[in-house]
Amino acid sequence: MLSSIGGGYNSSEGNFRGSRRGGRDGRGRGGGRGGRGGRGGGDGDSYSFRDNNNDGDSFDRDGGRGRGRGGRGGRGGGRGGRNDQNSDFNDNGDQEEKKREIYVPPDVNDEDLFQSGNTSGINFIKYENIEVKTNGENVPKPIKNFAEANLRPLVMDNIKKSGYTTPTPIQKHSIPIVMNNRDLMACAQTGSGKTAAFLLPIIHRLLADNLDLIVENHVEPQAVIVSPTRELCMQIFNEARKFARESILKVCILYGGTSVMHQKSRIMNGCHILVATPGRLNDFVGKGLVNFASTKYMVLDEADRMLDMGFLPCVEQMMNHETMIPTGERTTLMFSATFPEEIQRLAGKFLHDYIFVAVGIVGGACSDVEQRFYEVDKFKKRQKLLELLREEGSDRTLVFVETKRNADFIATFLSENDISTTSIHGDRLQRERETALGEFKNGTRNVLVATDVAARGLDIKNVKHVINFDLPKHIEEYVHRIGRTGRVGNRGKATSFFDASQDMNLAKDLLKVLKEADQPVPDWLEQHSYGQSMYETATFGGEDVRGNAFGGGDFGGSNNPVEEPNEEW
Ligand SMILES: Nc1ncnc2c1ncn2[C@@H]1O[C@H](COP(=O)(O)OP(=O)(O)OP(=O)(O)O)[C@@H](O)[C@H]1O
Repeated sequence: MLSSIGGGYNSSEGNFRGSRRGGRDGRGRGGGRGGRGGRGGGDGDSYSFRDNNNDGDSFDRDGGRGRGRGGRGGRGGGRGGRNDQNSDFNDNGDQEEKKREIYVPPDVNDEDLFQSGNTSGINFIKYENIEVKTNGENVPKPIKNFAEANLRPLVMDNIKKSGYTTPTPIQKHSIPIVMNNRDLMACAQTGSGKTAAFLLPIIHRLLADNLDLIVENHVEPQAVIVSPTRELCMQIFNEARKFARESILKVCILYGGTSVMHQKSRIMNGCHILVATPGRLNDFVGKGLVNFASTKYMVLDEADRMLDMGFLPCVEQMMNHETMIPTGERTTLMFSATFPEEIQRLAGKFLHDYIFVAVGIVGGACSDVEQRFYEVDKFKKRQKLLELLREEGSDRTLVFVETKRNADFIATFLSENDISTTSIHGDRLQRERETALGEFKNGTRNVLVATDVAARGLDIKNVKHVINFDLPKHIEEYVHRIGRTGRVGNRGKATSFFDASQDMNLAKDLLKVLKEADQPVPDWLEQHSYGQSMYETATFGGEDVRGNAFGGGDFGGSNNPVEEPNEEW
């Protein structure tokens, strides 16, 4: 049985059994060794934990959470890896974990750096019409084109080599703000170029300021960029390498699931720009290998995620570190497509006299994505998924599920039905995660089944279709998930299965997102949302929580508000 399933669901390293064997660490080998309370059966629908998206996916501390959970012998059976209660919040002490982390990820060749990512699509030009709101004191004037930014020639060359001709709205506003060393809270749609919006001016400033690089028995990076998932870190790391190419700047990465020794030897060669997940970063800081005494630029990418309950302690530990340069003397930048108001309030304590920039509707979905909903009972979802993939094709499709286990089940199910599939989630080894992502990116696998570990930030070329097999619990994650398609002016498609027994709490927020993006709203969804009282809905979106006391401006490309009937943007 196993081999027949495994046969259809092989990763390039052999097969999918690595993940079947158990948790991320492969414990529970042999399958079903009565793990965590002996949960089992069915497709794991009940096996849900909110933190599924930051489980160790992101950082070492949480890395423990997934351990021992995933082992299972075969479809539908009882399963469980080792029940290791203590491992749930295991910071550093787990020797087994340390021993296991021998994975050394391959480097991306310098020339290949310029091949990754999406090229701009037909609706790129519509960025011009989007309304931009800024708020704060003395907001620097936005640039109209890259030439106006006065970036160093080397940076300009790398921009050209990347195929960028015109800055996106968030780049037009952020580049001068960062070049003026102002703090920034920036909110712009998925796939609208936020990464370059902070990387370009930081790289420019580091080159212009040419500060001494401190490498003693520790390193002092001059810019630190923190993001919630390992794969996103790798992407930002490679983007930073790309824009800093042929400069003296050394760009380094620290993230969990990989060899500490390897990362240590890399950073000890010197590090101007450090891209990291917060757990591994704190690990290095705790060991005295990294400190923040020279860190002029602190960036939180996916900032609302970094500041929510899961990550906040880690971020606070970093921000409150004795070597951290105080606010007002460093430049702190926060970027996301979603910025709930309560998180904005919290963010304020890490910022000084900051500028708020909102491109379009804060927390809004990218309107280049066609959004479709089906009301599907949970027991009929698999069949519906299969139908959909058979009717509409499965090429370059990303399927989101709620739980790690269900990711395995659905991937196996699709493979058995001759749809070439792989999966990514926090119970897979880091090597497996990167292989899965690589195979999806290069087209070896048509479908990638993922938990929320792949919801944010990942810029995968030409994703055609995002399917929410399970809807997320929070509207922000919905916005990020569907934003894996329809990037930089390309069109995309998202289909979601709404199960009234599970998803009612999301109905009102979904309605709002659909209306704001000019998408059709099914009658049944509207009716479900009536039953949901206001207080149950998230306070996503909104405006700068400080109000409009600064006389900041609106810099719309036109005077139109963002409603553009029948237009994709
Ligand atoms: N000015 C530009 N011209 C053309 N392409 C661009 C430009 N800026 C960025 N891109 C490309 O757009 C894609 C999306 O950019 P990026 O990943 O930075 O988006 P994002 O806003 O951070 O999205 P998300 O919210 O999903 O993290 C990338 O492939 C990037 O290379």
